[in-house]
Amino acid sequence: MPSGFGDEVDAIVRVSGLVQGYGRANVLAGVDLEIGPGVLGLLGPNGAGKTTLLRTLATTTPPRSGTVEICGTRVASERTARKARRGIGYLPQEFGYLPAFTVYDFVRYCSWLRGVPGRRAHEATVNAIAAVGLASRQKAKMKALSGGMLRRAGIASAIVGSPNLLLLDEPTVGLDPAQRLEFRGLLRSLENTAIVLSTHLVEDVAAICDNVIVMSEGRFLYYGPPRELAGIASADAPGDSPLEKGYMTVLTGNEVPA
Ligand SMILES: Nc1ncnc2c1ncn2[C@@H]1O[C@H](COP(=O)(O)OP(=O)(O)OP(=O)(O)O)[C@@H](O)[C@H]1O
Repeated sequence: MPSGFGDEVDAIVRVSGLVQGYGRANVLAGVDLEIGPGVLGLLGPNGAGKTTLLRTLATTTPPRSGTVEICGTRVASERTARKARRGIGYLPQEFGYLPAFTVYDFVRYCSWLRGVPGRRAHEATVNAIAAVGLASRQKAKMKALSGGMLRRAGIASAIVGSPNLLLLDEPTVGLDPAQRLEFRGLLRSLENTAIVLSTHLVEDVAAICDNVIVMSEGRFLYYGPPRELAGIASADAPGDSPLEKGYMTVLTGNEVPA
C-alpha cells in the first residue's frame, strides 16, 4: 500500500479497496492508499481519475465499495461524512460562490460550513485571507476579482480553520508565476497537514511535493518521491526536465527494469 511516511506517524487518510465510478463505469477499481502529513501530488492525463479520487476523499461522493477513513473516522454514512468534513479543506476545480459576497463573507461562510467554532471564525478567516495575499481585498466583492484572485480566495476557503486534510484540484490554474511561487511557500508552511494536489504542472510537483502518484485510467502507475520518478526516466522519453521524462516513461510503460 502506498505510504509516504514513517510508521511512527498516524495516517490522516486510509483508503482500502476503493471502487468509484459514474453510471455503469468504474473509474477507480480497487485503490489502496495511506496519506500522512506532507504534500502528495497527483499527476495523470485527462480522465485519469484524479478529480474522482479527490471528490471521494472530500466525501462528496460515497465510495461504491471499499473503505475511506479520514482522521480516524470511517466514512460510512452521511453522519460520519459530516464529522470527517470538519477536518477537510477542499478546493474543487470549479467552486461555487455568491458573486455579491465579499472575500471575507465567502471565506467566513466556508469556515462556518466546516464547523469552525464561532469564537474562532473571525480570526481564522482573516488569517486565511492574509495567507493567500488578499488582505487588502477582503472587502472586495467576489464578482470583482480577477481569475487569479478568485483562485486565491478559493484557496483561502480551503485552508480556513487549518484542516488536517487539504484537497486541491488544480489550484495553480490562473495564478501568475509570482503567485505560484507564493502558493508553494504557503503549502510548505502548512505543517502537520496532509495535502493532496492534483495538477498538470510537473514543475509544481518537483518544487513542492514530497511524493507523487502517477495515475492513468484509474490505476496508480507510480508512487514515490519526485526525484525517484525523475531517476527512472528513459533517455529517449519526451520531456524538457528529468521529472517530465520520468512521468512520460511511466505513462508509456517504458521503465527500465530495476
Ligand atoms: N460527473 C461525472 N459523470 C460521469 N462521468 C464522469 C464524471 N466525472 C468524471 N467522469 C469520468 O470519469 C473519468 C475520470 O474523470 P476525472 O475527472 O476523475 O479525471 P481527471 O484525472 O481529474 O481529469 P482532468 O485532468 O481532465 O481533470 C473520465 O472518464 C470522466 O469522463
